Amino acid sequence: MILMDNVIREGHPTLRTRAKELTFPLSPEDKKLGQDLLEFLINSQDPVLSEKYNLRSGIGIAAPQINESKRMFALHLPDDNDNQISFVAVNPKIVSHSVENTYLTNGEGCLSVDRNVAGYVPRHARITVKFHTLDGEEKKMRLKGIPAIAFQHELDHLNGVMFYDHINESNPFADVPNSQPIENN
Ligand SMILES: O=C(O)C[C@@H](Cc1ccccc1)[C@H](O)SCc1ccccc1
Ligand code: NI
Repeated sequence: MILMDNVIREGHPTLRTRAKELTFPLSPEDKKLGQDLLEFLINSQDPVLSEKYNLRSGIGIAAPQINESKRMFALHLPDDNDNQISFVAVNPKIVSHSVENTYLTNGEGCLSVDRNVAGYVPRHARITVKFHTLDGEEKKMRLKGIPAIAFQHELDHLNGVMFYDHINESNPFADVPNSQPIENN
């Protein structure tokens, strides 16, 4: 199982590297990698297991965060209608996005960043995405709200981008044009 000791922190070069596309069929090792990423999120959101293994709660995690520079990440969170979003995305792409933006009013965090970095992180409000499942099946879906933000945060990790790269340096809380903010605690 993945533990916090397996999560690399900012300054590690893999976090600034473009991850490599995967080819299908996936090797048993890469299938297990995807399953381990999703298992980490489920464990991190479990009060007993997160306490027992000292896991920081996450709704997303990307393979580069455990030093596997491959285009794969997992998401595990409820959507705006409380339906569970839970999948491993391989070779994910944003195929289209809204003109409108969004951002979390309390900013973003990251399992690979052990400090608070304040400021609004502008994201597309709605995205249409494509990815392959671990079994090679192509999926296409539309996301909005926190799932859309999480997808963009994880896709950034596959491109060597950190959330704070998007924060306005001169004014971290500058108005985000054309945006509907999302309150987060
Ligand atoms: O480091 C990661 O990639 C996991 C991030 C993902 C994330 C950050 C900000 C906004 C959306 C996703 C976090 O650890 S997940 C923690 C979290 C939980 C609820 C809402 C926002 C962030
Ligand atoms: Ni992150």
